[in-house]
Amino acid sequence: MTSPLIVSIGFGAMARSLAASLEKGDSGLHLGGFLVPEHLPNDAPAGMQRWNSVDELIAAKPDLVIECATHEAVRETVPQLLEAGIDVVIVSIGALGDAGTVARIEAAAKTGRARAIAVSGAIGGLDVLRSAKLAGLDSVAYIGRKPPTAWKGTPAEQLLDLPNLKEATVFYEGDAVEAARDYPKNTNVTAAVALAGLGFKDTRVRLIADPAASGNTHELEAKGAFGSFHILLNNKPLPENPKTSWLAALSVEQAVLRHFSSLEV
Ligand SMILES: NC(=O)C1=CN([C@@H]2O[C@H](COP(=O)(O)OP(=O)(O)OC[C@H]3O[C@@H](n4cnc5c(N)ncnc54)[C@H](O)[C@@H]3O)[C@@H](O)[C@H]2O)C=CC1
Ligand SMILES: O=C([O-])CC(=O)C(=O)O
Repeated sequence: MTSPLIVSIGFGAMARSLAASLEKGDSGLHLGGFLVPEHLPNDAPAGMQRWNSVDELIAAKPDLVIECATHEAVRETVPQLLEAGIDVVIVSIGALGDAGTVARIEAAAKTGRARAIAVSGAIGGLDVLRSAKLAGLDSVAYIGRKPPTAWKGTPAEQLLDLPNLKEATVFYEGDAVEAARDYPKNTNVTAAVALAGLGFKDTRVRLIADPAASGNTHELEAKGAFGSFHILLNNKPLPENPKTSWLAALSVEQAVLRHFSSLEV
C-alpha cells in the first residue's frame, strides 16, 4: 500500500517538528511536502515537495492537509481545499473566532464532503469541557502565562516594557473574541477552549507576561452542573519558536496519527 500524501500549509516551527517527529516514529507516515506562497522563503528539504498555489496542491490530490501557517491561511486557503474534498486539520484555530470564517468552512466541508478538524493544540481538558457542556456550564476561564520574549510582536509590546519587565504582569483581561483575534500567534488555545465550552464571548481570558516563567503555562477552570475542574499545563516551548509550545506540535502529530488509525482513542 502506498503511504498517504500528507501536506502542510506553512513550513515553520510546527510543520518542521511534525515532519521530524513523523520521520522518527513507526507509523510509516511522513510529511510529503508543504504549501507556501511563492513570495515567502522556505526551501523544501530532500524528499519533500513545495507547492506555491492551492490549485497545484489540489491537483496533487493530498489525502490530508494540515494548516500550520496563519489565521489568513485558514480564511483564504482552507475552504478551497475542503470544497475539493480534502480533509484539513486546522492549527491556527483562533481564526475560528470569526463567525463568517466558521460559516464558510462549514459550507465548504459540506460541499466537498470533507472534514475540518480543529486541533486541541497546546491545551488539554477539552474532552471534559465538551462533555460537561452537555449538562450546562456556568463559567469557563483561561489564563495564559509566557515569558516576555514570547509576547514580542503582539499588542503586549505597546502595553508593557517587555525586555525590562521585573515581575509577572497581567496585560489582557477580557473575552476570547478579542484574545483569539489580537494575539494570533499566541492564543489559539483560547479558541479551542471557546469552541469546546461556552463560546468566544463567554470565555474569560487573562494573559500574563512573566519574566520568571520558564515555559508556556496554560490554566483552564470550568464550573457547571457536572461539578468543576481546574488544570494547569506547564509546556516547554518549541526551540524554533518560543511562542509555540512543543505540546501544540505533538497535538498536530496526534491528530494525523488518529486520522489514519482504525481505532480512535
Ligand atoms: N492551536 C494551538 O494551540 C497553536 C497554534 N499555533 C499556530 O500555528 C501556526 C504555526 O505555528 P508555527 O509553526 O510556530 O509558526 P511559524 O511562524 O514558525 O511558521 C509559519 C509558517 O507559515 C508560512 N506562512 C505564512 N503565511 C502563509 C500563508 N498565507 N500560506 C501558507 N503559509 C504561510 C510561513 O512562511 C512559515 O513557514 C501559527 O498560526 C500559530 O499561531 C501555534 C501554537 C499553538
Ligand atoms: O503554543 C502555545 O503555548 C499556545 C499558542 O501559541 C497559541 O495558542 O497560539
